[in-house]
Amino acid sequence: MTQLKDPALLHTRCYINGQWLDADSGRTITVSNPATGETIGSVPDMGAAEAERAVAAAQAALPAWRALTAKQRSQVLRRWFDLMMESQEELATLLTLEQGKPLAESRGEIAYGASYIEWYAEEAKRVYGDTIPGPAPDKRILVLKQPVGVCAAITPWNFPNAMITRKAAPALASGCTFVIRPASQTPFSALAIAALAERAGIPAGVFNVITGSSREIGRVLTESDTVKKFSFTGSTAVGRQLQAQCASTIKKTSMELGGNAPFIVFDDADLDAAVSGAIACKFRNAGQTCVCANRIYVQSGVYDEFVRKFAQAAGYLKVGNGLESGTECGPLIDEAALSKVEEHLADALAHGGEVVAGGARHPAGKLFFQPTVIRHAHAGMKVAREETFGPLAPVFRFENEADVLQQANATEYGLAAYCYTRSLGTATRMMEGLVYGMVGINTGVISNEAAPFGGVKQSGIGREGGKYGLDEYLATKYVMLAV
Ligand SMILES: O=CCCC(=O)O
Repeated sequence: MTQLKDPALLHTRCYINGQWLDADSGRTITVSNPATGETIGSVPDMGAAEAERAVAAAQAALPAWRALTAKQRSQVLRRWFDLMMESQEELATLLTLEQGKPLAESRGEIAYGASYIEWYAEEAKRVYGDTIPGPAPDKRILVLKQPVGVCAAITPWNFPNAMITRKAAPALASGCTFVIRPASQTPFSALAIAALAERAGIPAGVFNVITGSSREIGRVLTESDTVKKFSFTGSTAVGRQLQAQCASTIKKTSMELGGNAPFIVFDDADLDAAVSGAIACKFRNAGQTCVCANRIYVQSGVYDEFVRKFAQAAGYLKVGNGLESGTECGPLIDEAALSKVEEHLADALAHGGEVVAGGARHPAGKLFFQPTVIRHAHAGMKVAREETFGPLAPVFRFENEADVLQQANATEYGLAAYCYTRSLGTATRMMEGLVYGMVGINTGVISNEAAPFGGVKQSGIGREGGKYGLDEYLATKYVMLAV
């Protein structure tokens, strides 16, 4: 790990109750760089016992943290944000080493992740309740917003920083304490966030990071009666299982799950803007983003021109190790992710699809795949039904609004959708008709800390970001006051 200027940000132990700890068993998990296959280091392989202790630490820390004034919590969070931005370069390097995304994207993710801490540091001071006219002259109705208590989360490898901060920041801002189990592929970013939390003066037990067995730790975090709120970002299949486990204690949950985003281009769209929007939306993080375009629908009148320009732009993307300057597309996270891309590609070709860019593994390394574009995509292909989560872009043809709306909504997912058109009428009908939690009109980039991120249908429950994200960590109490 010679690349880090601040080696103290590289922690190989978990952070529980303000202490850096090994697993009881002494077992560890090896973490490797997906671009090179080289070992970066190892982290503790903890289980149920350590998870119970992390939850107990969060519970013990709760009364004092909750009792701080909103302004005091806000100041601590603001320090955490400042420290994160001061360490942006180191954190980005660490992120690229363990996750693979290009360094420029990692820098962007650190700023994006930190922006949630900044936003909620400010919002901590605006946890407003209500007063409501009472039903009688001597009655008043008060509505209080109080922290739900101990919160826990499981986060994915595709955004090792931002998926943690956008849960932890609103939790801590509202007066809750927090236990996070990051993905085993990308634990170092989480531990670095903990190191900065410690430096910022976040008290012991308020923010805890535990690495190890997803099954054992996940069971404790979802079934513990002490944990009052559980938040997960990951696949719909795993989210369904965790949601079922949370049912045993009727826990408050947020689930940010899979997507199958349609990206729609109408005949009247600014075609160059649509092409660059589609490139950004499809190929960022090598297509491994829950809001990445999965199905690109282009109207007949511009289909051929769009495909030509889009394929050309995809072909120009520089594939390679994310630490090398100019890299635009890094590796996939593991062999299973690569195999899924190959499976979807083979299925599309078997059903009449035609490769117009890429179409094979990339020589940069074992986990690299060429940015790939297929034309003549149709509803009978796996790419129409399943999230590929890789650099494969199928382009479908459509004739009119009703046709594309029907195709775009024909999925159990409902996370993000995109539409390019110059017509206000079309834009309005699409933003209202797309059954999705988030819609981008004439943009392929929608993520922002001030906005409510989340899905409908089997893409999830709850919202992260903005004022909506704070509510997820608050309990509403109503008081009938007789005076
Ligand atoms: O993959 C999930 C999160 C993506 C984002 O916040 O832009």
